[in-house]
Amino acid sequence: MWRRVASLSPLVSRSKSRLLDQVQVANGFNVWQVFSTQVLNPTEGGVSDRRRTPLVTFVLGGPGSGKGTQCTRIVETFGFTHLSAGDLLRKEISSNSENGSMILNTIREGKIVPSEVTVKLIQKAIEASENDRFLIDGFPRSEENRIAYERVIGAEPDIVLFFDCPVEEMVKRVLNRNQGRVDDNIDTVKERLKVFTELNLPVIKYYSEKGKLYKIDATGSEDEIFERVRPVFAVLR
Ligand SMILES: Nc1ncnc2c1ncn2[C@@H]1O[C@H](COP(=O)(O)OP(=O)(O)OP(=O)(O)O)[C@@H](O)[C@H]1O
Ligand SMILES: O=c1ccn([C@@H]2O[C@H](COP(=O)(O)O)[C@@H](O)[C@H]2O)c(=O)[nH]1
Ligand SMILES: [Mg+2]
Repeated sequence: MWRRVASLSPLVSRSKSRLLDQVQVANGFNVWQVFSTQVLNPTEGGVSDRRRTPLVTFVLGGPGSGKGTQCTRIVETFGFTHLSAGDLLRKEISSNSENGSMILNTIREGKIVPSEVTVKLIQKAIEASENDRFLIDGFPRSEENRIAYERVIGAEPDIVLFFDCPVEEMVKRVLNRNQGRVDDNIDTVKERLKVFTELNLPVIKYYSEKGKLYKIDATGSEDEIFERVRPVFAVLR
């Protein structure tokens, strides 16, 4: 059951489901507390409406499906902060962190970096930002990633975009990218596609069943694709 952009109901019921999400989280650090300006009024026993919690969109799709390209457009038009999980991991490699060589080897093999490493980087980036709208690009890549994020961050995403692109087009785009990435070669791309099918697709299915998924046809020009993305966010303005 894929949600097409014509139906925008998940956005309308966002704040209600967010409250439920928070109540249902039993343990783990809740990053939303960092942002919350919620004030309990003991005399009235209520919650003031000065509550401000981040709006999170997961941006999913196979290698080369155009996630990063479209995130740039969403940032320009709708003022989100773009957090690419892959970029956060590549930064760890170039800053010579203790996990650097493990991350480099994992990326080179097209496999998935352990959840605790990636979730910590995402959590740090959210906390360091003044913004309250985030695009988390290329994460979660597995059900294990998703569960770790929800445990640590203490909430589900509000929106999930899935860029749906034919395999031949994704391979063509990756091999033409020319940005010096260690994983932009045919062997690693084959492995990434396998990981996408086996581990990413179950996450996409999970959010589809929860009614949070917006499936975007990722073929055509960048402009054409952005016009398919625009209605998802236009109602937020
Ligand atoms: N609609 C499009 N038509 C043709 N090329 C595109 C289109 N969108 C993006 N590209 C190009 O395809 C390549 C891959 O795009 P992009 O980096 O946005 O994909 P991605 O989904 O973020 O990939 P990855 O998961 O590997 O990071 C880039 O060189 C980009 O310029
Ligand atoms: O959550 C994540 C995100 C990325 N990786 C690893 O990085 C590469 C490149 O990711 P891009 O999103 O394509 O930039 C990916 O193939 C994984 O090896 C990860 O492990 N976890
Ligand atoms: Mg990318």
